[in-house]
Amino acid sequence: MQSWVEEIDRRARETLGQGRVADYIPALAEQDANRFGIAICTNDGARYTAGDAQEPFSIQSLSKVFLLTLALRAHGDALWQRVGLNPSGMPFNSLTQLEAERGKPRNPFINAGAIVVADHLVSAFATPSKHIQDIARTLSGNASILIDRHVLASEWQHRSRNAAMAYLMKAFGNIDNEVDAVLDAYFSCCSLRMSCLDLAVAMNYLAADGHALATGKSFITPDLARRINSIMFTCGMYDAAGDFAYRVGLPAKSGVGGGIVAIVPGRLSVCAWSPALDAAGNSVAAQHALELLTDKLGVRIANTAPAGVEGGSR
Ligand SMILES: NC(=O)CC[C@H](N)C(=O)O
Repeated sequence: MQSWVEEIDRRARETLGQGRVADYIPALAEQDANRFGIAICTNDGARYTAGDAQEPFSIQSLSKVFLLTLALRAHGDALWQRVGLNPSGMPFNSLTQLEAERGKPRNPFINAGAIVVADHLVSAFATPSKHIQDIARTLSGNASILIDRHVLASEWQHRSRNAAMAYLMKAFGNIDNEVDAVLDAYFSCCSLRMSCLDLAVAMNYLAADGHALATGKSFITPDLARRINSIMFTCGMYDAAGDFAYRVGLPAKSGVGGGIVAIVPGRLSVCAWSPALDAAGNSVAAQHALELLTDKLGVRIANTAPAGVEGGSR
């Protein structure tokens, strides 16, 4: 596996130069487009890294996985009265469906959906952003994970579109708390800085039936892990979820910081990162790396091997 990640690192770097670093949040435009890292964490705790795998980056929408996990853990299926479960077919920050659909976002992995989830957490926790930071630290086993105040300030300053969504949803009665408090929680989560290795370890619970590697305890039920993987599969890559399912075929979530986390249920979690994005907002090199990885592993979600079986059946 270590030689695989090193080869993937080499081959994924051949795509550097394609795509563009996100600049609609100015602090993200400062990222170096030539970075690439990959980290794999298997369910038995083995870790394999290559390239800039230990370099913290802005997790952005990858935080939507933590947000959703916490909200479902706290409130269960009641969440689905306020957020849908289907792909939007629209860019992650689109407003067009929200008015027609009376303030109910299509799914929890587009911005509007994650803002509703953040509203749940503002109701549930006195300091929601600290809570998410603590969860990220606990699940990754890295106590030095921080919210990047520079990125947070930049997101806040350029919040018009997210604020418009939040106010529209509030007008429809789908946001309970003050919009500013909800946006602060949402942006704080997006502004967490974590490395590929942190993320692969932290999200391994989705590969391991809800069992958290770093704590040795169950974090969520196997059933909930399965459901979150399903939502990642259909909605995790924004309006390019179908393209990604075709190319890679794994549950995954991407962020505009250039990170993508993917899950091989029963087997491993992986995070690849490179800041330059394609038109849908997904990292070019990270997608390529995951495509190379599933080719190597011989798994697509449709034929995932049982845990412990190398290779899988083709
Ligand atoms: N897709 C993303 O990663 C978007 C997150 C970003 N913080 C935003 O609100 O637009």
